[in-house]
Amino acid sequence: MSYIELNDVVKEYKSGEIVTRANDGVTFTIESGEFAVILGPSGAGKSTTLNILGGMDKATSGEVIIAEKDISDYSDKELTTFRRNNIGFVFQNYNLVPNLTAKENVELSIQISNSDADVMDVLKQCGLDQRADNFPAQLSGGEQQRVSIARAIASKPKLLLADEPTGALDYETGKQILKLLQDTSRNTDTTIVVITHNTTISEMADRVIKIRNGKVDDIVINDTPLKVDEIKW
Ligand SMILES: Nc1ncnc2c1ncn2[C@@H]1O[C@H](COP(=O)(O)OP(=O)(O)OP(=O)(O)O)[C@@H](O)[C@H]1O
Repeated sequence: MSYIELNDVVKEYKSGEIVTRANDGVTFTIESGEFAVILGPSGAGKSTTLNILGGMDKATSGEVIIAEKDISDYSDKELTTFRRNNIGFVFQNYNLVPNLTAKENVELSIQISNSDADVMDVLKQCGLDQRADNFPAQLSGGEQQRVSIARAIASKPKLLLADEPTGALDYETGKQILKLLQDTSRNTDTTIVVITHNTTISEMADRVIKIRNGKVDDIVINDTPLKVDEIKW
């Protein structure tokens, strides 16, 4: 059995009379330890899929199996526990706690997840050892995103989910962030799923899941994924 299995996942959002089918029968698998990319145009249903995968949103129907457990019928309380024990999130807009320093943001994550990670080790790994005592507002976008990745890594998640992690960053900074994510996937056994609309980024992935109109359009397995340094876009 694969680490992740989505089977015929449907997600409908209702507002008044209007129903939007954001996912219209999404089916794919991801193996443990893979670096996977979900690719597709704006509005295709990528964030919806990632949120369902991370237990942040519930599917209307279908199976969402992670580590042999079907989380699609979990209660809200069970989903909270599931997220805390398994998932690290990286958002496009960082979502750091503004009145905590970089170090404190990462420490908070360590405490909540009961992780045995060493905060300074993690900050160093993310190139932030000189920035430990800075507040988010004192950091560049790339540095804030690195804090957000440090925070996710520090909880030692089995699954790390990133929604357009380079969306708000310039080219070089975006590359550094992708390298950090790719290195994390190579050096730990964390499974990583990244959303992007940048087709070039998919060259660095083990698996590319293409989504269009709420459906899986294509799945490509890359036997020789490129290193970030080898990619230009
Ligand atoms: N909470 C919501 N309520 C109503 N409609 C929603 C909600 N969230 C998403 N949608 C709709 O579902 C569809 C898919 O949205 P989703 O955010 O998953 O796409 P996406 O591929 O991630 O797009 P983008 O790249 O622009 O972020 C869109 O038509 C969107 O308007």
